[in-house]
Amino acid sequence: MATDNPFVDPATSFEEAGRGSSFAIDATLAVGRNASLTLGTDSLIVLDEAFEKRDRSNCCGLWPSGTANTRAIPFYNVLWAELKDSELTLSYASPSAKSVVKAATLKYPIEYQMVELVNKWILRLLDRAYGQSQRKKRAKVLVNPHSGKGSAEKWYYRDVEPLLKAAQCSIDMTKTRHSGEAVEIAERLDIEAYDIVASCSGDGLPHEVFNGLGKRPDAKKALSKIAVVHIPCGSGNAMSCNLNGTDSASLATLAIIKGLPTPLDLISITQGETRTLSFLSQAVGIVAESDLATEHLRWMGAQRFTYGFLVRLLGKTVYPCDIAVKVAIDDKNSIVEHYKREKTNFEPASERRGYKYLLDDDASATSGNEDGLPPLRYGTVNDKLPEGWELVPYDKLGNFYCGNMAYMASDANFFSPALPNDGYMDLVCVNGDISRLTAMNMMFSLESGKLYEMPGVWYRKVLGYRIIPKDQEDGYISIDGERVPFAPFQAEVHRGLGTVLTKSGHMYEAPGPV
Ligand SMILES: Nc1ncnc2c1ncn2[C@@H]1O[C@H](COP(=O)(O)OP(=O)(O)OP(=O)(O)O)[C@@H](O)[C@H]1O
Repeated sequence: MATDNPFVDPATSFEEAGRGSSFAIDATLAVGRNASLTLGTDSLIVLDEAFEKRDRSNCCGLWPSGTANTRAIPFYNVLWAELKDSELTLSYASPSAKSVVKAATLKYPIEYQMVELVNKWILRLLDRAYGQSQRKKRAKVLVNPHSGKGSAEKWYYRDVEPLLKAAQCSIDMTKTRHSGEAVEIAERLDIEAYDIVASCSGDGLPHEVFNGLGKRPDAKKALSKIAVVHIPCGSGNAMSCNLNGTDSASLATLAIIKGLPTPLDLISITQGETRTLSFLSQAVGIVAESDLATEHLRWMGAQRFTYGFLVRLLGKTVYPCDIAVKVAIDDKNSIVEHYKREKTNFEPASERRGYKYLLDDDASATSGNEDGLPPLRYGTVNDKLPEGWELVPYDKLGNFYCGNMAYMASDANFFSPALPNDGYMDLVCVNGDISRLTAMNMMFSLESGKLYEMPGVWYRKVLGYRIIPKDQEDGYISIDGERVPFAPFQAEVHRGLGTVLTKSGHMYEAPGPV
């Protein structure tokens, strides 16, 4: 039956349920004299006369409620259900403000002759609530009390822990005491005891977790078994925007509770004698400097980056470098086609790791017996240039920015064609001597994710590169937002080496180029 009310589940209206198709009978549970619970298409529909008396206000209109005595709880928001001591408890994430959810419960007495029916109904509810997502995830939680403006701990107790508990997740929380501690924790982690490592922080802590897992003798297994997830509590929260589609701590927690394991490309960076992993970005030039050289402007909050960017833009600053790139796709139309194909590719996670079809120079494809990190296909920055690579002078370079995710901040969809596990990095190069108007237009295009298509933006999908800064005494290089020495480095990507949780199981949450 058609209904005008957007909050009434279209497939299973109450009247249909009442008319008694066998589906509706199975789907509807009468609980007590004045309440019923119906499994709809997308929602659990609760009809409870007590709602009318309890909360007439409907929580400022945030809760999708059909009428005063019904509530449609999207299955996505259902956290748990259990029958204990003749009482059915439903836990769910209830919206309490525009981008905040809080754990809430509904309780109904159940008569003993209903027990079997209710238990079956609970199984069906949890199937719909979780789908392919693992239930009762075992979480190692890291909280950086110094993240952002120093609120991570407060937000953890207020927004995160109650939801994880309501979803029956097991929690082992550690507050980090110093920089580098998350590396040590991940390196020593009992990977059989946990499913996820969740950082309540900015992007810095997940960077440390990937690197800790990467240092282990069983790095390959650890990186594929443990999902590294992010609960946004810092000043840079790009990871959560891409994977959870939000920079709200509570919404991110819900996304993680319901998240699907997704292989993530990771990038090996060699610089001097070190090899580190990058999961988010590498920047040389205006972006690195706007971020890292404006620490003293922290009081400006997120605006400090824009301010730093504009100052350098107006000065037409250039950052000369020699760069060699191993290109995979170099024209914008083909990049969009590549993205479109991936949108409709639902192959399982197991098919999204390693380079099945790239046999020419791919050592990582043949490294199946190696337990540690995959060998480097292109060697290190100290080796001679790989075959076919050519160092090209970029004397007018303004911005060298390589991304593995789309959003670099909640309002900056820099790399809209980026994909979690296509095995490529997205590389943006822009000259520093472009007109100020062109540069400003590029900046404005970030919000809509259209930067890649702007004239003057050189956008490529690449497998590796070497970059050697020149004619500059000192400067800024950023790896995942952290400063590293101003020295040559080389990068190569490993397809699906890491693991994260996403909502879709294969895409980022940013709107893509199409
Ligand atoms: N207790 C601590 N004291 C000082 N630094 C810490 C502590 N715990 C973690 N760190 C370090 O803080 C750095 C930044 O952390 P985080 O991931 O929270 O990013 P963030 O707050 O967004 O950072 P920023 O504000 O610098 O962008 C990490 O590199 C981490 O090593």
